[in-house]
Amino acid sequence: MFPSINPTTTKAWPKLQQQAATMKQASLRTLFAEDPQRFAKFSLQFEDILFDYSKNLITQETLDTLLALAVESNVKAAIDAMFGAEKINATENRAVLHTALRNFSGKPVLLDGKDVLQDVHAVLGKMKKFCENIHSHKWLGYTGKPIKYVVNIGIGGSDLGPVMVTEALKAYANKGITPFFVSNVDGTHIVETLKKVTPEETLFLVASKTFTTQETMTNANTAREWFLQSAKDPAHIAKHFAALSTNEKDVTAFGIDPANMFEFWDWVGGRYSLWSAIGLSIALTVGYDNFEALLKGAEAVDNYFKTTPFEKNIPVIMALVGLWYGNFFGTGTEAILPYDQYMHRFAAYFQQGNMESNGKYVDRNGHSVTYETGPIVWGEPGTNGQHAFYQLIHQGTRIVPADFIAPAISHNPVGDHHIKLMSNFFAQTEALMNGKTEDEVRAELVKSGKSEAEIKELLPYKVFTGNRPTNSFLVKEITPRSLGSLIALYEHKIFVQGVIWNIYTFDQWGVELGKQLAGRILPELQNNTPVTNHDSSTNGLINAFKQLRK
Ligand SMILES: O=P(O)(O)OC[C@H]1O[C@H](O)[C@@H](O)[C@@H](O)[C@@H]1O
Repeated sequence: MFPSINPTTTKAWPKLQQQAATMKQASLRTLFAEDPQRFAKFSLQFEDILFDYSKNLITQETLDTLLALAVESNVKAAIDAMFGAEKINATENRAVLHTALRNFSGKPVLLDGKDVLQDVHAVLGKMKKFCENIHSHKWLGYTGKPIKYVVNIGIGGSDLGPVMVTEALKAYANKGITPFFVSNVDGTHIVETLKKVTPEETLFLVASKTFTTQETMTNANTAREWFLQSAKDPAHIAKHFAALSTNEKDVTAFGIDPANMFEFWDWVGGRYSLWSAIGLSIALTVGYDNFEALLKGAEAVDNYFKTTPFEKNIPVIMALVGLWYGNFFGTGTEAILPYDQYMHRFAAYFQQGNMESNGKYVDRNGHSVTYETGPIVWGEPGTNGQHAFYQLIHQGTRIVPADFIAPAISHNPVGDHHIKLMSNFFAQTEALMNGKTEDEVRAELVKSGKSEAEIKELLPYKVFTGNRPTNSFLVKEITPRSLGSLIALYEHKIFVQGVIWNIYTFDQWGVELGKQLAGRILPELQNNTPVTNHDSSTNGLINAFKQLRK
């Protein structure tokens, strides 16, 4: 295991504190004016992805110190430990090997002396065959009709990845399959979904790593009952239900034929599982070959991440720039803003990816940290976000570092939509950086014919301070490969930050608590007897609920 270092005890940390005090007064406009090479210096290319981080409040000195922090924090050893199958998820005593799921190198990945790639490729082979059978109509529903609908029933990591990717790659969905995703235990989700599909043409994928998650099992049972109302014979379940899970025992107990179980393993974290059997809905929707292209895009990033010097390593730089604001400017939040309608769930996906991974206050020695860890991550696609919350990003009291992501080529090149979209993409990061000075506002107001009195009154509201940092990702086109790469870049960013913060990125005890508590209250809601065993608020709410339902 790589050594545990409290980041505040590194040499770099106090230097960064000092530098931040200076950089808080710096002007991005000036930094650009002073250095015509700034874009060239602070941008990197990975295949078809251009990563521009020049519009950040950093200098070469900041970057060097941040890189020194990464070195002092043993990021290199941590990368080796993760790829080397060490049990770096120590609180669960597990290795972290989502990278093995997209490893086509042919070289073994040994975990406890066993090559995990053999199992990985066996399951991929099974997924491929399954997709071929569904797509070629060799696999038919119980009345002899082909499968037209796939309903993935899962939540969290067993939902968000497939939802995000099937949406992002909708332009590749040409296999005659319409995917649906049911996650919420609110009956509305499954009821409304079942209205859109038919029992004869639907394949349900029960996606759950543990196969014990309340929401998923409840939805799966409801789907099975609904299916049996038409199909009658439980033998037909075999043609319409498959499981994506690590838990064969409970899959079998549910009534799913183990032949229809697509396995993955405890060394795959839920929020890192779209590359595993959890990705079956993706493969069924866009075709197995495109699924494999997605994996290969991520694999390319894995190799790049492992071997590229930190100063040229995009995930490392993403991590350091994020940490710069979180730890030294006190920003506390980050926005992800894709200028691509198909990527509308990308921010939601990395909201889980980031917040469940690094939303932790206990360090690897069991002590409370004395510094900030994971940010609050959120976002919506541009330009919708512009008309909703960008006001706060431009003129609010807090700094929101933001990632802007856009493809150069649209899958829907209708009229001039794409250049209009892109003009917003470029204009926003430029405006966030430059702001608008008093002089500029004054000149504008004079030009529009305003009187001096009016100008005086309006001026303060129209001034923008600028200096609002952004990263831009310009991708040639969102393809399975480039999307796979983009996701892997973000995954490794989260990893690097977790290492520097000295926390366990791959467990999620905070979520587990919620699961237990809901289970405890459920029996109390099954009768009309008032409860008295909670605090007065919880008692009051539960009893009011019972009263309202009488
Ligand atoms: O796949 P499962 O086991 O149903 O878990 C679903 C989700 O449950 C919890 O919210 C967390 O543990 C998530 O990481 C996980 O993705």
